[in-house]
Amino acid sequence: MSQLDLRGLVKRYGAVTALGGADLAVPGGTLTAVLGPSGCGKTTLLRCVAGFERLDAGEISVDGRVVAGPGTHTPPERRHVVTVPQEGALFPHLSVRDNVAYGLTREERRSGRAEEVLDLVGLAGYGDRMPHHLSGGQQQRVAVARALAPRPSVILLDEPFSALDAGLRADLRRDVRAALRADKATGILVTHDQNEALSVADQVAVMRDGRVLQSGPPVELYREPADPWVAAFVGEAVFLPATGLDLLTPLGPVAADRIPGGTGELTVMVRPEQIVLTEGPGVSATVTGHDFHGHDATVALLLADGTRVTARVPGHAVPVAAGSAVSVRVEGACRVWRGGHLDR
Ligand SMILES: Nc1ncnc2c1ncn2[C@@H]1O[C@H](COP(=O)(O)OP(=O)(O)OP(=O)(O)O)[C@@H](O)[C@H]1O
Repeated sequence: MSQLDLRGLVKRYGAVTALGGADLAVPGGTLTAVLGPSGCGKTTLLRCVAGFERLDAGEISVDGRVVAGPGTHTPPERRHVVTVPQEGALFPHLSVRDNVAYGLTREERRSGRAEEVLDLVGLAGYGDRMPHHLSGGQQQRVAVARALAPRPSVILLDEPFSALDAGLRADLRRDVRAALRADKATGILVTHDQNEALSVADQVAVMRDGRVLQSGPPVELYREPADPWVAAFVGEAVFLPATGLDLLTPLGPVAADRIPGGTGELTVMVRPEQIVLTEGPGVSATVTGHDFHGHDATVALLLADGTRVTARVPGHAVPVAAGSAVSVRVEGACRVWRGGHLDR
């Protein structure tokens, strides 16, 4: 049984259907990142789990207990679910320790739980400080410590790193992930950031139009997206037509773990990093430009048949002068669907 089970959640605001039958299961002690375009229902999903919104249909169970469903709506304070908002929302007049200990029983306070969770988020020794003496990143750490302190059944993180700059964000998400893991907490993280979702979560759920299209471990989602839309949403994707059992594409024959049955055109999805510039045998291509990103670079290629594709190569492999003739081939297994790629 999962720690959090969402079944067929429907939530409407007048004529707008914010959730149109969303399903998701979050196993205990794991973090699920919910990813999706603006307006797909991520915040509504969190608000329904927290109990701030009433469902129109569906059922939510926390720890095996139905907290929302037909005839049931457990109020937020009785769900054992806490939310960490985008910006910490700490009490400004309370010290860091008192902020963290706010919801704890006298016994829990005496047991040193506040110090324990401050230590987990990397703020040991900060208990006596006031919130306005902390940086934005430190305030978010306090907010996470405060959420962990009462050992809730589920922690909801609503874009908790979005107000921070990139470097700080990477450090904080790694530390928050470690803190949740050390405390065996169960969480949902809403994010717009594909890299964040793939790097931090045990499971990624991709939402679109109020439904969860696919959920699974990050590697599975990236390598085996359910459909071309998910493929393009969780990373960059090159779609190519393919023919025959050897999956002949404009980039040459490619490998696949599975070719769907049936008839009709085949579409292959290749990740740009699978397209390798080689001195060995391959398909002839002309470099038309590149974008250098430091650790890697994207190289725009024009193939002999007029197809344009983008390869991702290590940063040390560029510059490759525009106009250069190169050979390319595809490495690793590709994803294949039935249907023409141009109608995607
Ligand atoms: N209180 C409300 N009243 C009316 N419509 C709402 C309300 N809250 C959300 N919506 C609508 O429901 C849909 C889903 O909104 P939601 O905020 O859950 O999306 P989101 O995925 O969190 O978006 P974002 O990534 O932009 O925060 C949107 O069309 C939104 O306009």
